[in-house]
Amino acid sequence: MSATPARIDDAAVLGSGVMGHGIALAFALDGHRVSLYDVNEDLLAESEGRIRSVLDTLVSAGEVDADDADAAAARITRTTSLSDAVSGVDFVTEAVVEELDVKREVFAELSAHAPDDAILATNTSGLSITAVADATDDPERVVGTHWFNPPYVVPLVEVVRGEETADSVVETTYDFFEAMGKTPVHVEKDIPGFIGNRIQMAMIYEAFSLLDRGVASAEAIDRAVKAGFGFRLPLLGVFEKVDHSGLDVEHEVEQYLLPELDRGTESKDVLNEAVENGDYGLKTGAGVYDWEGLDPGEIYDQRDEALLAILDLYDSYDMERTPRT
Ligand SMILES: NC(=O)c1ccc[n+]([C@@H]2O[C@H](COP(=O)([O-])OP(=O)(O)OC[C@H]3O[C@@H](n4cnc5c(N)ncnc54)[C@H](O)[C@@H]3O)[C@@H](O)[C@H]2O)c1
Repeated sequence: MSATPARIDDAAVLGSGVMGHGIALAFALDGHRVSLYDVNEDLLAESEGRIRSVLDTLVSAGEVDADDADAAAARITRTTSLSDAVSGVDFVTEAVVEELDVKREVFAELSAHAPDDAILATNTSGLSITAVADATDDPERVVGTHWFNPPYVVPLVEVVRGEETADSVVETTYDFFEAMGKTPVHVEKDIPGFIGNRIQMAMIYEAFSLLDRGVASAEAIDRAVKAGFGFRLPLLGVFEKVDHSGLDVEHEVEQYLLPELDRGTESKDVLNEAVENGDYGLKTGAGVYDWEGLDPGEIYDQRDEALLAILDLYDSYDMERTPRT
């Protein structure tokens, strides 16, 4: 494998959708020049307005001052040429659609055009990093970097080691995110869904199961999550929580509750039917809830404003106070 870059200056982001434009913004806010690439010229152009709107929210929340916001916007250039996008960059993040064949095609092209020492990261939600890396000539420099939406706010980035990823690539990537003020975590095994999406999926599936069985309304289920165990999650995570409540209690509850949980391997009717009807959620005006007539852009901005207030609390919280295992 070629050397890992000594430092990461310039970055490219492939795909300018929900995650791509947000990741590009996170890099630009950290002072990096970013070239943003998409095959769809209209979506690429639209990303400019979306980034401006996010920057306005960051400025009005006092997170970024107006000059820095303008400077960050100016660091992002846009192109529909992959070879132009990756020319001279140190770090590439792929955020195109979640289809293995498309990602492999993009990585095969990257292999031909990216500088030999550039780190090639995929923001897949849970596809195999190893399978994506195999499409390149140099799988050692491919790493998973799984961000959470909105990426310029949510601290976590999972740094996922593929079977052939070089140690230096994992370390440089982890250090890059840490220096950027994100909260990286190592995922040592390339398993579908990594950490975050496996745990989150267990929750989402059980919630759809409860909804499907008429146990409670969607509103009641969301209320129970937000006001109950979800309220504690940023503070305690999972294992601190069980240590607080007692492993004896956890063990007792598991004996009668585990057999009751929904272990299905197929999506629930309520989800299947919504998808068949084209009700994809906020972006189509209907999903589990009715969003008709509401402006998604405004709702995303309101969400970001509230998440930024949570971020301030999170940043003031000492993560290292947790006893070590
Ligand atoms: N949405 C989330 O909350 C989230 C969170 C974490 C990870 N992810 C992952 O991030 C990736 C992107 O997701 P998204 O939600 O931003 O999707 P999206 O549909 O909003 O954006 C995908 C973009 O990729 C572009 N694209 C498609 N094929 C391309 C190609 N061959 N070359 C260049 N661009 C191409 C599309 O034009 C579109 O702009 C996926 O792998 C997804 O699983 C999504």
